[in-house]
Amino acid sequence: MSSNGPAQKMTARASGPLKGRADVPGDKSISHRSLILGAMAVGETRIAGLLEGDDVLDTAKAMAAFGAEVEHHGPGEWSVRGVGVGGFGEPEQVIDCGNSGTGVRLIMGAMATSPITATFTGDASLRSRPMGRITDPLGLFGARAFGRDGGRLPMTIVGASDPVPVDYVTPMASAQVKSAVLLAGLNAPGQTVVTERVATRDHTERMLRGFGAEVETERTEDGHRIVLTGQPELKPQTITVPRDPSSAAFPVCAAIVVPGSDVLVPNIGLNPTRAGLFQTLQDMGADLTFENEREEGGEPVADLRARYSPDMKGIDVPPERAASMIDEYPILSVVASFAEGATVMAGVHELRVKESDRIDAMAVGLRACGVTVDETEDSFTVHGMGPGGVPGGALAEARLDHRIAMSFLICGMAANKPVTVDDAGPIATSFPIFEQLMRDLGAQLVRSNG
Ligand SMILES: O=C(O)C1=C[C@@H](OP(=O)(O)O)[C@@H](O)[C@H](O)C1
Ligand SMILES: C=C(OP(=O)(O)O)C(=O)O
Repeated sequence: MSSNGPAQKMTARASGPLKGRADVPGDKSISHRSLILGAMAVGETRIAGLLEGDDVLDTAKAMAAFGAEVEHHGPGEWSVRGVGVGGFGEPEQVIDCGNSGTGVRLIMGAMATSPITATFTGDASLRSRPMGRITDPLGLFGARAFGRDGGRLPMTIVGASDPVPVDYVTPMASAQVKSAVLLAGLNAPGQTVVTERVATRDHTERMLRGFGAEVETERTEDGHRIVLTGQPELKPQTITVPRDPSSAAFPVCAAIVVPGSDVLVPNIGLNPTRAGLFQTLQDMGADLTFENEREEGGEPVADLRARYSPDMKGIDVPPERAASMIDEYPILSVVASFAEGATVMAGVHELRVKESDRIDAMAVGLRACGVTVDETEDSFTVHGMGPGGVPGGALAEARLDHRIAMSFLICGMAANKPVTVDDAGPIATSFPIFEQLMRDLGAQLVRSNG
């Protein structure tokens, strides 16, 4: 959605210390799932703290197109009156998921075992991303997919009229693939099994249980096995969405690299399948503390406090941690630029098929900022220049990628010269209040046009 407007150039320059409290928006992964599972339940699900970013708003529209009653009651307050598992109606229009891989892939899963047909599209970024990873397992349920070459959008899915359950091993670490299979399995009779070698974010499993589905998980020799019993009646829920750790990463990392900063980021979801960045920052020597640790709505939550950290050291980030911080590598590579020594990020090939090729986007932009980086197909190494050592002074391409845009703006807040991103528009997909929130902390952000 955001990508259709004119480019919004934005520049970040060094400011005084960043100080105060940063109330980041609701978790994007949990927001999508709240709407989709709400639409598959019987009765009214109430949601508080929904992320009102473009990605999630596109999912809300899609759920209405499949027949759910979706209502907005006030900031973050939504309700969804669901149609039940197998109750989706056929949309009359093409479903436009904008910039959102999660949205399109989970919705394809949710509709693939109903006897309906739907056509999906998205912006230029989403239209370039691979969908075969979803349509391969959906085919095993009996669904058929007709897309562009290479399994790209626009794509039509003809749902299975007589779905069979599936036993599937995910070929890549992907919560989107796992979730698409589980959502499809909801309307297949019997047990659908998904095995993943590396555990990815488990919001779908947790939330399915919350909605009353039978979901068993166990560790096996092959990894992590999830067994879902099909055709449950999902019960509507009252959901409070925790705040997004992937959004919290930006003010946290900004505080770590901007001299004198001290920022509190309250109520952050710290599900262990999402918290890899914070562990990594601590391993590098960041002054990061978790306060008031507690559990809310089945998810661990804490207040994060981040202070300027001039003694950061580069590390080898364990590849097995990749799934738990997959969206955080762009901002980690900025922090790594201000550390002493090399930070090696291995096992990260999935970054090449996100909203942009994130290894290439960060490598090109960081080099333009004067940082030495090396890349292979599957790894990314940043040679840190120490605090105060990053020249900056670059124009970085956002490539329709919110995380790339925010990462380079944070870089500009601590570099010696300002950093400009060619289009900050995509930030609205996941963090629509980023600009105001960072300004309130004291950051200097200037729009050059748009
Ligand atoms: O399931 C989800 O909500 C997500 C899964 C991840 O994608 P992959 O499944 O492609 O790793 C992540 O990058 C994305 O931002 C959100
Ligand atoms: C990869 C991301 O999102 P999606 O796959 O949903 O587009 C992200 O938010 O960093």
